[in-house]
Order: sequence, then C-alpha cells, then structure tokens
Amino acid sequence: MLEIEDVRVGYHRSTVLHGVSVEVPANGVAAVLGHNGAGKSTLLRAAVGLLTPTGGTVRLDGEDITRRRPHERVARGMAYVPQGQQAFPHLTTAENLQLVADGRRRGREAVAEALDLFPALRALSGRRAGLLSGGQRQQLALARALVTEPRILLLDEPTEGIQPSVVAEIEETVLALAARGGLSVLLVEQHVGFAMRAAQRYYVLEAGRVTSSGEGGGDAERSVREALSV
Ligand SMILES: Nc1ncnc2c1ncn2[C@@H]1O[C@H](COP(=O)(O)OP(=O)(O)OP(=O)(O)O)[C@@H](O)[C@H]1O
Repeated sequence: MLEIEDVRVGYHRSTVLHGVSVEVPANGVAAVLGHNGAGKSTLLRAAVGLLTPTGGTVRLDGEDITRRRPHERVARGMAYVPQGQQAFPHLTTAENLQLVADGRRRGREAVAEALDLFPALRALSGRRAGLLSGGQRQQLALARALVTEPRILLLDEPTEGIQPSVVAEIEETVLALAARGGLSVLLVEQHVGFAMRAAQRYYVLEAGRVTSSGEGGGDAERSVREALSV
C-alpha cells in the first residue's frame, strides 16, 4: 500500500537515508528497527512529507506522492504519530480528541470508537493532557490519530519511555487495530518482541541503510536480535 523506494533524504547538506526501500502491505504492519540515530524517524518524516527526498520515490496505492505536501497525504488517509506523546497540555483529553473530530462527518463516532479502544482515556476525559502520565499521553496521541480514521498509520516508537505494564496495553491496542483490518501500519519500534509480533515485514536500519529485512513473526525475532546485537 505504501512503497518507499530507494529514498535518499536528510537535513540541509547531510544525507541520513542513503537509498532506503520499505514496503507496507495493505491491511498489514511493517516494522522498522534500528539503533538510535539509524534514521528511523527520518524515514517516517519522509513518508508523511515533512522532508522531501533528494532521490527515490514514495507511492501510496500506486500513486507517486513524493512531492505531495503532508496535508495532501493526510487527505489520502495517512496519520502520523511522532515520538513524544504530543497533545495540547492545557486542554482536556476530551477536548484534545474533539479538536481533531471537529468538522469531520463521522467525528463524534470516531471519538467514541477511539475511546472504546482506550477505556482508561474515557475515565480521564475531563483531565488536562498535561496531567496525564506518559503512557496515557501516548494513548491519547494514538487516539487522536485514530479519530482521523486513517488507512495508514505511521507510529514512531509508541512505547518509548513508558512503563512495562502500559507498553503491554499499547502493544495490545496496536495488535487489535492491525487485526481489525482496513488499516496499514508503519511501526518504528525498539521493542523487538512487540515489533515482530505485530509485523508481517520487518526492516533493520543501520546508519541510513537497510541491512536486513524479511517476514515478521516470532520466528524472525532471533535473526533481528542478532542483526541488532541485542
Ligand atoms: N532536524 C534535524 N536536523 C539535522 N539532523 C538531524 C535532524 N533530525 C535528525 N537528525 C540526524 O539524522 C540522523 C538520524 O536521526 P533519526 O532521528 O532519524 O534517527 P532514529 O533512528 O529515529 O533515532 P532514535 O531512535 O534515537 O529516535 C541522526 O544522525 C540525527 O542526528
């Protein structure tokens, strides 16, 4: 569904990705793993259009979107959850979701459906986002993305810096979303076990190059750990 082909991209004069190819299957999950600084976030920024590649192609449903602006990609069904659990800290959980829902035909239903996935958030709907825990803020960030009813979700380390019990909740939600169908996910993740349970395809990124890739699933976990030496 999303094809990133031979993409070269970076910042100012420094190239970070030296010809990276990644494919996200329709209704499937592709995981990107790699050490700090390998270029994982840069790949997602190029996928959503925050960075424009100097080489290569990004295609969505076969359409070349390499030069499309982020809002055009969002209009085509892309949602991006960057690292850092972003939400408006002075607005409540409910207001943060409402802000995304406003003006959407199915806004109200989409908020209700997102809250069904995160019962803990429903209980916190009146609490300001700035007072939520890191894990709860991450859940809110995911819920905000889901209110846009995306067809493809780009997730940048949804479990980063989050306590293990909440990591399990986030993992469950991502697995449930993927199993529900109608959604593809490009998942950047440091937890190898989670990434391999979720993904049909995996890519290991090292210093801006894919050094290992293959089919996901538990059997591949060992080769990924070896590739990453973790
Ligand atoms: N805004 C920026 N301007 C210049 N260089 C940047 C910028 N963002 C990232 N870089 C550089 O690009 C390289 C890849 O960074 P990136 O954030 O994509 O890696 P990552 O694999 O996501 O790492 P992490 O797991 O630590 O988030 C690093 O060398 C980083 O210093």
